[in-house]
Amino acid sequence: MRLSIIGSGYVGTTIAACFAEVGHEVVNVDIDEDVVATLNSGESPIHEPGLDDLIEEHAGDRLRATTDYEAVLDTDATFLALSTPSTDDGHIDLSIMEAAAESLGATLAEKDDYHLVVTKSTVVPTTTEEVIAPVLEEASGKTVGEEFDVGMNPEFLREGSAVEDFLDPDKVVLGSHTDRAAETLRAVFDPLVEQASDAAVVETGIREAEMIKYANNAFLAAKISLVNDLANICKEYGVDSSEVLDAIGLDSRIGSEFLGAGVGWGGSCFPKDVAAIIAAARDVGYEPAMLEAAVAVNDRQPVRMLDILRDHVDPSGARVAVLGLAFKPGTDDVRNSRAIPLIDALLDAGADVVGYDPVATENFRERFPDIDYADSAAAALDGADAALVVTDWDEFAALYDEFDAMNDPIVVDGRSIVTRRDDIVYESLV
Ligand SMILES: NC(=O)c1ccc[n+]([C@@H]2O[C@H](COP(=O)([O-])OP(=O)(O)OC[C@H]3O[C@@H](n4cnc5c(N)ncnc54)[C@H](O)[C@@H]3O)[C@@H](O)[C@H]2O)c1
Ligand SMILES: O=c1ccn([C@@H]2O[C@H](COP(=O)(O)OP(=O)(O)O[C@H]3O[C@H](CO)[C@@H](O)[C@H](O)[C@H]3O)[C@@H](O)[C@H]2O)c(=O)[nH]1
Repeated sequence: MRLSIIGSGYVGTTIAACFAEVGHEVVNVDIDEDVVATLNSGESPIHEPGLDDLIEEHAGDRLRATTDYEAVLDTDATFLALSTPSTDDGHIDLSIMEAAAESLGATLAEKDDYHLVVTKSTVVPTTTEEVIAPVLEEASGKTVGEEFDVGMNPEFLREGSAVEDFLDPDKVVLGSHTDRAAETLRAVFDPLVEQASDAAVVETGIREAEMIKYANNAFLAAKISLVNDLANICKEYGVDSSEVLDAIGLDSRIGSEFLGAGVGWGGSCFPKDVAAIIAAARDVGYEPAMLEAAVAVNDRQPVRMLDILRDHVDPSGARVAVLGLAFKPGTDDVRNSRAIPLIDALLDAGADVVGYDPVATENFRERFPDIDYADSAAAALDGADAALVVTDWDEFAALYDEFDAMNDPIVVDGRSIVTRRDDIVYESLV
């Protein structure tokens, strides 16, 4: 099939390359000329394992990029993979989606045959039908359900394993309201599902598809917060939380994944999506107490980490190495990284901060241009008074002798990853 993907960020680029990999002809439309040029030169605009290889293989053949929406006219279906950030009060900000839908609608006015527009972005229930569809109708002069359809296909890939997650998903959720839209969506995903190891296909309504995405993310974020609550209790009682969590994970009703206790969840999705569904719930008069608690626990974890640091050293004037700036290992994405509240608090306390990350330094520098950055973990630790481990990059697990270059080593480990040494002050957050 011929597919157009509007937005070529973390999701748009990944799904475009993967759709090309399973045999579709794909065009990415993005307003960012640099992103388009990078893709057309056969390179990935983002750091994501396996993505470079796919783009190198398919660019110029089944995959191309453009800033021109007209490219949509030669395709059968369009996926909207645009950012849906938060407003200051946590509500979903749909302005980017609406602007793209308007450009798309204006282009679809020129299309003679049927088209399907699929929301791939994470949007609160009713957005596709009540916000996106009317914008498309107004701009195209066409009617949804007649000349074109809308659908919703939430994305569950994780950064750092995006290609693998997309090509081999647990489930594919297809939200639609007409037989024609359902058939088109099936035709898009059939080749992917056929090559995946065991992907369930869930066919559902549009607002159900929208809500499944929030329920998925809210559940996972709340699971981590519950784990952090329990691990904090363990720490207070001198109980080894990893043994407790490993044991509860053996109960198949609980499961062993997403039991990683520590400094909490960050990233481009969990914080904004939990905030958006809380705000959406309040809009209809419902107070989601569990989700509010999940956020409260998450906000407290970096504060607890600094309290532990203060038990050993006064941050004022101390040189503090922050190991890990990406929100999780395997990505250069720093959106809502736990390093951000930690470094803000360290700077407020008068600390001299040096950051290190294997791949995310340049992105982090845009947010914190004035702290020091080191080229390696060893260089960050050299002469530091304390170290905070924020991201669970594998290379931090291998650190050992490097701590000897610190002044009286104090290590506070937010991800319980560093090999514990008895001859230095080592504190795990949980
Ligand atoms: N990042 C993830 O891991 C992930 C996973 C699942 C779902 N999601 C959801 O997918 C959506 C996209 O997230 P992302 O992380 O890929 O966003 P992103 O910010 O990385 O990418 C968005 C892209 O859209 C482009 N863009 C902006 N306005 C445009 C316009 N009018 N026309 C064309 N292009 C335009 C930007 O230049 C950018 O390249 C969000 O709703 C997010 O919640 C993200
Ligand atoms: O046991 C765990 C697992 C994760 N995290 C943290 O949780 C955050 C999110 O991690 P992860 O879910 O692995 O990465 P994301 O790329 O943010 O993926 C989430 O958000 C995406 C965007 O919506 C969804 O598509 C994915 O299914 C969902 O896992 C990170 O800060 C992790 O450090 C923990 O603290 N403990």
